[in-house]
Amino acid sequence: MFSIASTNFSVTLFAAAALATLLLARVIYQLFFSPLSAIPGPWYAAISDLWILSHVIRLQQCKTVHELLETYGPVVRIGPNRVVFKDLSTTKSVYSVHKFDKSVYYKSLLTNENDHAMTTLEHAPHSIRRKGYAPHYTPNNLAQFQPEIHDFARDLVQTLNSISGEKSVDCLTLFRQFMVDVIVTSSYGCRLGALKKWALGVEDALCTAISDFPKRGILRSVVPTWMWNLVCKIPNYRWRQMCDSDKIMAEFVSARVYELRAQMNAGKLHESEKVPMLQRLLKYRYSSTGELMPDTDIISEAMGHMIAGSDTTSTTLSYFFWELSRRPDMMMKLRAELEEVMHDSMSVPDITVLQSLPYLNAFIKEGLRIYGAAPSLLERVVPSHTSKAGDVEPFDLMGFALPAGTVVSTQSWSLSRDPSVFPSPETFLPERWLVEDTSLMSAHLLPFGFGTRVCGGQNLAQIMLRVVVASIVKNFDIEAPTETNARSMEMRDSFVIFPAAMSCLLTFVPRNN
Ligand code: HEM
Repeated sequence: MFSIASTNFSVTLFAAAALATLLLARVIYQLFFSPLSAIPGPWYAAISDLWILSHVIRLQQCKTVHELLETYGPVVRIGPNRVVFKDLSTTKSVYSVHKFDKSVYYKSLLTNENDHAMTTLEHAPHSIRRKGYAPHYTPNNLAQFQPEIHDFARDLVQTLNSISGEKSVDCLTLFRQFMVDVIVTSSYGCRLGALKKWALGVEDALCTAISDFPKRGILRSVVPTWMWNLVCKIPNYRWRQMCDSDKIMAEFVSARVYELRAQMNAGKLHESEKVPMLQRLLKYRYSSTGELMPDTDIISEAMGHMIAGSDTTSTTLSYFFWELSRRPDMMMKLRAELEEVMHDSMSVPDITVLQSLPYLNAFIKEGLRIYGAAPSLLERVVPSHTSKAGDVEPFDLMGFALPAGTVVSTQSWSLSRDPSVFPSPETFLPERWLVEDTSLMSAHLLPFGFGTRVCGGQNLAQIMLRVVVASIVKNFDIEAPTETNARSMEMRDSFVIFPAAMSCLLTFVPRNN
């Protein structure tokens, strides 16, 4: 009896010792023998991904990485296989010249269990996809949708007028509804009426699904499939709605695809200058196969754009107005400029006029510098490269040799807070953009990413930021209730940023009151 117990004890002890030796060997390898061991960074980050993961879970990755770059210099190892950098020419090299593929992180953003442009990791298939949707977002094409965009801006002002400054509204929700209306109209050629529903207190299932989708994505990526299928059965309405957010969006988009296809087949769609994105995709042929883009790809692509375009723009707008609620000086300067071009407060000038206003442009740039909605690490993977002599060569990243498979990235959060480029980087100062030569600052301002994977909808975002700022500033004074303060608005990040309180309550008081 005694000897069996003692044998069990010895086996356990041996297993524990073997495990400890293995772990120790791994730690020693990561610290001293890994090809990345020469790269500066905290030792605890080099031995395991758990440390950086803990900051991801705390929704503080951007700030943590920023502090590391400030402490250790422009290249830092943040995990056994992860390296971050802050350097413009390396940014060009990784994202534009060498066009590294994306890391698997992006797969957590799949829609309808399928790829869209943002989640297509490899360069070649991505480029085929991008060609399908890119013509939709050219400035000339977007200009066709200005009448609708101006209608929505009028709806926004009227909705806020009807509240008459009597209660505060959550800007994240307000601007999401607004952006979903804009994207649905320009992508599918129909009107959703999400903003009007919000004004009436009626929930819009599509908007709720768009807002739920990122939370679903995070959960889906950490929970194994069998457990996910189980937890989705929990009989709670709100929970089920979150679990089904992908399905709800897919059903909405599929219905539009089938409607439009039926109209096309019946010869009811006439050639016109204004073509919704979906109509383009339905006619698009993949250059690799010559085949029409399959419905599943069209559906996931269009879903991807709704997700990529709505919460990003609404978060940045919310932070803009929070900033304006504290800065009457900026409010006055914006108004003075708008008075010259916007004689009727319900009528937004043409985008070319808004784009010519120096202070408005400076405000938008400064706003994107501090409150760009996706300032996080944009992960790419070092490809394997063989020299002419047939040797496998590492990638030279600022003097460090990185083997194939290393995950490298930079973040616009840090580039746009470089004190040598932006003195007092945490100060919101539109005037910094009103100097003659802004080229160095502009090169460091990358809120939409860089290179071949740069934001596909950035032109639309730039239009919407100007249209909404002009409409609101012209018509309202903005006040922050006590619950909206520096603490509640502190930025958290999970690829995109959001306020710590998960809401941004502001009061819009009509100016004629
Ligand atoms: C302030 C608003 C916005 C910000 C800050 C923003 C930021 C970004 C960033 C940083 C990326 C690059 C991600 C990467 O390299 O991994 C991206 C990609 C993308 N964004 Fe935006 N975005 C905004 C608005 C929009 C809008 C309005 C749309 C369209 C309705 C849109 C559609 C897309 C698409 C389709 C991609 C994937 C591009 C591709 O890989 O081909 N975004 N966005």
